Amino acid sequence: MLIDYKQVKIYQQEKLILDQVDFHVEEGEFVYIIGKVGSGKSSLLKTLYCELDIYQDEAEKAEVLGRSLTSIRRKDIPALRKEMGIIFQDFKLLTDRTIYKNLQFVLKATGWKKKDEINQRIEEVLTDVGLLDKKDNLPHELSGGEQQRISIARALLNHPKVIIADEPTGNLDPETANNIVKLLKDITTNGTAVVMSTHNIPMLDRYPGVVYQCADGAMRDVTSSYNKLNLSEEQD
Ligand SMILES: Nc1ncnc2c1ncn2[C@@H]1O[C@H](COP(=O)(O)OP(=O)(O)OP(=O)(O)O)[C@@H](O)[C@H]1O
Repeated sequence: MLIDYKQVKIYQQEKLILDQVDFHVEEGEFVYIIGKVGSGKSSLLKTLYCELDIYQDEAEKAEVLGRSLTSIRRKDIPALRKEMGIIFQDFKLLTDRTIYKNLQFVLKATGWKKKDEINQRIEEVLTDVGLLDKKDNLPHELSGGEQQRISIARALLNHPKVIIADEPTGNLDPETANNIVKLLKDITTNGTAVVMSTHNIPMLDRYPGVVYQCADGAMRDVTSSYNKLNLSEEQD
């Protein structure tokens, strides 16, 4: 199991945001986190990549990629993050350099040294997201949807076991959002899990997955309320 949360309490400052969180993600799963504004979706995602701590005695179990988040040491966090891809609503590309240099920056920062290997990996991920021809452009020369595809390419660089995406389609028009979710769903076919928060409910039927809902200070698996398309396809 890639993510294994059992009876976890998630706090922001002193305030309990989510109680008794049971959350499990297996290889290749496509997982949506839904819920109203302020219901705790981002807080949950932040705990996964250690931007928000889980206190020692506030979880029966909180493991990500085999590491316990209640006891992980600060110095071990970069290694954990290297095994994840993280995608944000506002892309977070470095605006002063080309797409190629954005990706090169991440590879160098994560220990890649050989120029030809760096070059090859950048070409692979840009091909995966269909934007190899944009490698010498600056981020502002790309559309919002293209910038989000680049941030997905960046997340793929180190062959992550899991991709965490916090409202990756929040700033995009419906058709572009659709293409981004399709791309993320396609990524799961090679075994990478994707966990994404979203307000885009129609997407849940179009690209079925596991669905967790944050509401009233708790998170529940509500998959059976969605995936209707999937079920009817199976019945045919
Ligand atoms: N840095 C912070 N310090 C204190 N409280 C915070 C902080 N960040 C978020 N909160 C509070 O935690 C609660 C959950 O916020 P969170 O951002 O996790 O919700 P969300 O479901 O992701 O919302 P949205 O849909 O707007 O992204 C909110 O009440 C929010 O005000």
